[in-house]
Amino acid sequence: MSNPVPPRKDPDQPWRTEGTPPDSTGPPSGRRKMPGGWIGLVVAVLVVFVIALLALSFFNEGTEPTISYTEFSKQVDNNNITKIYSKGDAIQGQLKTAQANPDGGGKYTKFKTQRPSFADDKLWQNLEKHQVTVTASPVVQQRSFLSNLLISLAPIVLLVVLWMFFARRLRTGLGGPGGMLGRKAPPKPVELQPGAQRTTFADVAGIDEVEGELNDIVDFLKNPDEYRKMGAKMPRGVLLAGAPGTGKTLLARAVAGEAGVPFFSASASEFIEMIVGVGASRVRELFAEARKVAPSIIFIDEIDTIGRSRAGGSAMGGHDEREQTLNQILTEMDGFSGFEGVIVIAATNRADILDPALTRPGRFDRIVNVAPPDRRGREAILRIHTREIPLSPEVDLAQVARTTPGMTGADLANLANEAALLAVKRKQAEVAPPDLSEALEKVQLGAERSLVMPYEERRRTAYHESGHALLGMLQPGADPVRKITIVPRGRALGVTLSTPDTDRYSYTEEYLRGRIIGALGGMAAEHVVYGVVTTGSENDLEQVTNVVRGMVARWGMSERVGRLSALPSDAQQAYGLAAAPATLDSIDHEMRRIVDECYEEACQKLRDHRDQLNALAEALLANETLEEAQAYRIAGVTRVKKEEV
Ligand SMILES: Nc1ncnc2c1ncn2[C@@H]1O[C@H](COP(=O)(O)OP(=O)(O)OP(=O)(O)O)[C@@H](O)[C@H]1O
Ligand SMILES: [Zn+2]
Repeated sequence: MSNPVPPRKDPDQPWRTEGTPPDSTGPPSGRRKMPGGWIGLVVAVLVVFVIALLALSFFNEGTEPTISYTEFSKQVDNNNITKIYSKGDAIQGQLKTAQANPDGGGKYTKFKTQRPSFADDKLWQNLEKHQVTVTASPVVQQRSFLSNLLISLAPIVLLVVLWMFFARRLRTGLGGPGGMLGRKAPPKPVELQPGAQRTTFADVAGIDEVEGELNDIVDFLKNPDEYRKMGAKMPRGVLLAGAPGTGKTLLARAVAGEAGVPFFSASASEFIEMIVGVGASRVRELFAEARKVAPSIIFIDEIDTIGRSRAGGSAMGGHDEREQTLNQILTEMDGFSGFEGVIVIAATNRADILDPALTRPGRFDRIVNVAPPDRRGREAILRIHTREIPLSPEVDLAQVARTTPGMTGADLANLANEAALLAVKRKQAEVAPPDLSEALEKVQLGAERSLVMPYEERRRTAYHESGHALLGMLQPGADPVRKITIVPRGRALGVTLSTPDTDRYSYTEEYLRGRIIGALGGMAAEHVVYGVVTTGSENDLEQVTNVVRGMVARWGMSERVGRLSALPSDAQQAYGLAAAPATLDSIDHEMRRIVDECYEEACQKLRDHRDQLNALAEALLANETLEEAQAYRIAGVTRVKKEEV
């Protein structure tokens, strides 16, 4: 489930700069697919249309004029009628000789008329007397009833078809089950983890403090009676907050596994179905199931999709549906007496935007932060995920842990798996260090792409990456450059990877400026060497913008904007806090000033060290990839290593 390390946006993450391929500047891909349902809709409309036309044609009784019944009787008496056709009291007929239409409009031979129901003339005898051919068909009313029915049904049919069509589209649009309306998703699976495959705390590493916090919940679930006797109430809900891949789902599973209780799992986004009421009823079902087998655990992933602060508004789902679902969860939790033994564990990576109603006492009143692991934690996680993988004796997991700051449990699990895949591909009996370093490369930089690039383009990429790398090396206190490559990877034409020697927890202003300078290094190199810039710096500029926005508007690093959290966070916005226009102007001004200064400095440094820049670019063109030591040697920069704590 884990994803390769996403492009780093957050300054807490390892730093990597990359060129962007030309295709990324085009219009956004991934357009919504045209649903095949449109064809169905068009067909349905056509069918209804044809039915209506047919029904109407039943009534279409030709273009002959309608004459009065008096006029008709007169023509019968005049012996001027050849034949008539009757349908109940409606009569169509033909004259022997044309007559002037008494109602005007020229002469007529064909006509129609209506026999009044109260007429008690001797029409039939009269017609017989004048030898008129009479044809009759069953009473008109029967037919007109049918056609009437069809016609009156048509709009209803049309509405039903439209309704079904839209309901279906909305469902599939949300990634819900694309079934017909009204079909409920199957109830959430009850996971009675069988003893052998139970997830326990032994499967979780690197987050011991979190395990500690969850321990008393395990204890409660194991012996609810003891707690009951003491009248002690347990927390009803625990909120696990942390970045994606830090092991929140794993932890919830492990709590259930340790306590040996059933585990119900649902993702909050599955509740939201656009059709108001469905989410709430699913929540009801889920809680009812869990109560039946209590003590048990309900795990709700991505709680922020329904638990966003109500004031903040949402991009997902109908507002009503979201709110109803959330209310239902809160109602169910309020309904707990505290002795029922159902504990709700929710997970989010946006704890900051949650509705305060969720975190009120008696609800998710215990918030546990799950942080990415430190060096020792990473080593322990690697051990867990290589339990089943034969490792060659040369593999040093401590060393791997040292080179992976910022990586989460999911990243590390992915790394171990990639290394094992490589070893299999190479028909080795064990995973060796080169497999691990190659897997790391793939996880950190993205998979290699086989693009054949023209020489000029490669040369430009070499200068771009060398610009990043050289400035990274020259900047005092910057994260060391680990690898430079001009092999296209993922979306990038080339990558320069920098990671810190040890875990970093906070950043100085100087360090952040260094980062901006390094990130602008690619563009600056193109500017200095070629005099023009390309589209290859899109991603770099994105990172620069993120860092500088933080400096100015979040971390109080600009005198002019001051020590304000000037750009409100989502949570602050929910309370109606927004920056004044004048503040926004200052923020904009300061962001530009800092970036301009950094760009100037980047260009100047590259001009001053042009020989080193050339040397790096040449080496990259020749070798495609440079490792840390090689790169520092070629650039002639001495690497100062930070001491491990
Ligand atoms: N602390 C850890 N110890 C061992 N393995 C871990 C740890 N953290 C993550 N993993 C591995 O990563 C996988 C994914 O983690 P998990 O799904 O629990 O993350 P998550 O925080 O729930 O992510 P998301 O927010 O994306 O749902 C786990 O199945 C496990 O293999
Ligand atoms: Zn770049």
